[in-house]
Amino acid sequence: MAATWRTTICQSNKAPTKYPKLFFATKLNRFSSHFISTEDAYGREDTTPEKPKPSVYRTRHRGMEVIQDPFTNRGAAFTWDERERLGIRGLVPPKVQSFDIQAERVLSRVDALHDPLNKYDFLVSLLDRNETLFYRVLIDHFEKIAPIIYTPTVGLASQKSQVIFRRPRGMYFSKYDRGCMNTMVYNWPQEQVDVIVVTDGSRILGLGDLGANGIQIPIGKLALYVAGGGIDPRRVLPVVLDVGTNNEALRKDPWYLGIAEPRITGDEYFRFVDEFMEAVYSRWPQVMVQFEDFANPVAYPLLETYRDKYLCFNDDIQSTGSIALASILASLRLRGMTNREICKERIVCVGAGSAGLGVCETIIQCMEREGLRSHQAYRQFWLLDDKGLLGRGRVGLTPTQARFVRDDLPDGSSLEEVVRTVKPTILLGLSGAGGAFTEAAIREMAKHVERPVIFPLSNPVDHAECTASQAIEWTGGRAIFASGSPFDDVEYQNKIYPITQCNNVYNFPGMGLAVTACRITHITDDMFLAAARRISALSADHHKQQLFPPLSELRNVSLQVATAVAEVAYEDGLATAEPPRKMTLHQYLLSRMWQPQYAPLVPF
Ligand SMILES: O=C([O-])CC(=O)C(=O)O
Ligand SMILES: [Mg+2]
Repeated sequence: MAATWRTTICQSNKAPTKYPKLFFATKLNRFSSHFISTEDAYGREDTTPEKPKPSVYRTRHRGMEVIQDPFTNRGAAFTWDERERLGIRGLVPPKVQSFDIQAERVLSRVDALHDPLNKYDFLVSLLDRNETLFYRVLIDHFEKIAPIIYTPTVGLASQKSQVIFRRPRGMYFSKYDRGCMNTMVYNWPQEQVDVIVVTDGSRILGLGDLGANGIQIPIGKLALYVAGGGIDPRRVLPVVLDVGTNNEALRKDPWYLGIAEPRITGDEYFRFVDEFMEAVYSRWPQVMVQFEDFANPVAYPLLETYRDKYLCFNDDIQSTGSIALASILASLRLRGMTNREICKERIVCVGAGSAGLGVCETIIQCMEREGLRSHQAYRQFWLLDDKGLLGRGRVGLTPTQARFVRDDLPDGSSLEEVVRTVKPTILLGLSGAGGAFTEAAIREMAKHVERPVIFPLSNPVDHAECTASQAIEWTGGRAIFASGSPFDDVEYQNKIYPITQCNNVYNFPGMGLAVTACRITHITDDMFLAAARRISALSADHHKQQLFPPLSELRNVSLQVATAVAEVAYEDGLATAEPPRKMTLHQYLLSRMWQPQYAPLVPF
């Protein structure tokens, strides 16, 4: 077929816009039967729930524009049809390379690079050139690629953002943009945005204040929304709110790309965020906003201010809480216990910032559902920050922290002292303080429980409270272990211990899928609880010795999470889209997942 009409064009020797009428009509007719034109300002397909999946991709671009747009570019894989009709004959190498070979080539380049930052740089530049190929490789080789574009390498990329900068991605709102945000949002080229991930850079992973460099985190998270949750890559927007930085080294760095001034605080800060939220929702009333890596003093107030007003959630508080709960529920199964027995766990948590509090509050919600009164549930927790146990007499606590204050041990007690007295069954690390789980503390814990549950959840790897091999070794191989960043499997006394990653990536992509596909209007704690229960059940079914399925199964896990979330949303009257009658919810969500495929690219 291709050969025949290639000849036709060669003979006609005309620019694509002047194709012979007959030919043009024939080609378009071939597509028009299953194509509904719902293009955005760029002539790109819109895929709202009620529309069939696009079987072609239409573009207004011609010639070099097609190659320069990462959504339409296919590198050496443009078919002859596309080369002729879009005016790119001669602009790409003559051989039509297959998608498979392209992916193989990308992977071999990644393997040939040794420095993680170089791998990151290579992959982000691929994302800038050819989104479809980038996502194909990410999805097919998730366990290899995710640690490069996500934790741990994204942490390094954030620290070095000013050094590796090539071209902007996402939007920056700085303190000098106050009063202009309502118009600025229209500078973003996409008509539709489904998901925004926003940070103010104040607590990037466990690395502290990285100011505007924090943009790398929303970029990484949104890549996982696409890869894991099947969110359309044209409809995601990474954002950094640059309100200054208190990181002096960055402020002094002449290459730093953000505002080199101290952060604005207090009312001034909250008014700034307010202007941003209003601007975003005035342009995209249905967008979901994920707050990411905001320092604790502002993370909770922002969530409380906006959770009922807008479609939003805080990833570090709510998704990390949900996935940590899922790990605990899965660990109960591994220990031969039921979900109800979560109420008996004695939980020591090192870290009392947004992630630590979010995790503990989520576990408390679950304990309440399983029958404990609120005050009884709080009694099962001992929280420590950099000053030790949160005990009576401690000053300067936020209202959420104050709920966890203990009076059975002195304020400031060390981890070892707490472990000796409390004999915890679960040890959580959300402190960002690498090595905070000392050998003495873990050995002490292992004296009192058969299967100590040890979850150092801080990111990136250097900031984990202990390593996988330490936990396995110090407990004589009895630990049930999961970490926030990936660790290699551990060999101990001739046995291999597979290591589970307990990261919120199991959670947020599925949330995004449910929200966008079912047009959910508000995100509730019950949705995160349902997600946790579903994830923990998956692990028991398929991977008896591991807490969760491997990350290579993320798309399926996300689909399960989305189904669990959507079920709650429909039950609670918070979902407004009606899936087609002939489909189950699961089938509908699956049908809504974007796939990295080269659908035929045709001109308008
Ligand atoms: O980004 C991650 O790997 C998980 C996360 O939200 C954090 O550590 O802040
Ligand atoms: Mg985070």
